[in-house]
Amino acid sequence: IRGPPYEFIHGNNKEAAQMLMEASTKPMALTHDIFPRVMPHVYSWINKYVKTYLSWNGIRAQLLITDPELVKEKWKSKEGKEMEVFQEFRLLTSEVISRTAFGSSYLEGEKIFDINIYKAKIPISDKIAKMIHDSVMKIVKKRDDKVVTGEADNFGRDFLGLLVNVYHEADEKNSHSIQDLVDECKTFYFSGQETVNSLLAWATVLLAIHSDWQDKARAEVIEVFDTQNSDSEGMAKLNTITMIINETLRLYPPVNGVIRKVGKEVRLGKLVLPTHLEVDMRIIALHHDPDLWGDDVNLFKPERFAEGIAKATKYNAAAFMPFGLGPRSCVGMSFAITEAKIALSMILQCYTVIVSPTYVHAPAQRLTLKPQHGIQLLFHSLNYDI
Ligand code: HEM
Repeated sequence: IRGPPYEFIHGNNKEAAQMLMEASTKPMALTHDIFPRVMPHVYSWINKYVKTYLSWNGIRAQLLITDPELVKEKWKSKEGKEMEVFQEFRLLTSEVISRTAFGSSYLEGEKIFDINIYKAKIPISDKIAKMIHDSVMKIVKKRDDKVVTGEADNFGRDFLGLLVNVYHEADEKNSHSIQDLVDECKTFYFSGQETVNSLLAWATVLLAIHSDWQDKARAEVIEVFDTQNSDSEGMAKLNTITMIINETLRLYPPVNGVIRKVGKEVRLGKLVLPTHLEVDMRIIALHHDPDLWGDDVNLFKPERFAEGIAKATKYNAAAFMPFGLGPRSCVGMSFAITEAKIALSMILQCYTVIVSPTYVHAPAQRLTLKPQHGIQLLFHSLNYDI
């Protein structure tokens, strides 16, 4: 908890978890300044859209199956050579979110948000802000033009199409500026790309280190899909992969914590928090608390999740919250998990993965949890003709 005079009050994680549960029931008192919902009334639709359409059809149809270039073909040329996977996954996740949410292709040069927000050091410079603004405007205009010329009868069925629609239909009560639209696009892009990038990179290095789990996961993928492309029915059967994803999210939560500002005095747990205080809830601290997880808290043990999250957390919802908690929790959760399952399945079908001797383990909090020196791995083809 921070606030004038910026003292830190240390409590234990159980208290923090309790406060967090309470905080999620008092959204009016706590405000969300990092990612304000600029166009709040679109969120119910986003929820539905992301959770259903995008989570399966969007990614599968638009990306991985139709475009083997992204992983299978592309990585073939790097076989046996050291590969820095954090950067590879950056390209993959940028492409996924660009195509599914914005109908554009990252790799084909429409790099709408092609800035590294970490390098750019928030707050971003005026020049970068203008670049983003101009790129979004360009694709919005393209969609407008198509409707005006009769080439299309709507602004598009993806996330951007929805926003453009809301922007045009807004009445006096719900009016939005083009800047609002750009801001929503930024939120969606960064929360959708950086996070999955982090999850995939940490999951892959953990599989490379723990070859027993890599073998188990591969056996499962081959049993479910053989060497074929994944499908929605099979996705639900990937129990080992799900356990591995959960354990990765526990040890290396891409989003380390959530921050709220106290908008109105509120009681949380034993504390009465005055207005303007900042509450910083460290997800990573909860995920690494031996009181919540046991003495082996720092070990990679996917079997913790063998019987689901509720059992693993002993029914304490705040002990495992990689996607946040309560009304502002992640709208892209199932999108992210589906994307990760597809990508990991494909990798396991094609390659064995081992850690390169040059890899230095150095996770660092840079907005999301990133490897400071990258993740260098070696991929050896399994020689299936996929
Ligand atoms: C492993 C991947 C992901 C992780 C760990 C993650 C984590 C989170 C967390 C912890 C929050 C809550 C932040 C808070 O309470 O302050 C959040 C919110 C959000 N996430 Fe994700 N996220 C992931 C993937 C995605 C994806 C793929 C998308 C979009 C396609 C997305 C879109 C959003 C949005 C729009 C919000 C804000 C929701 C709101 O304002 O109510 N996230 N995410």
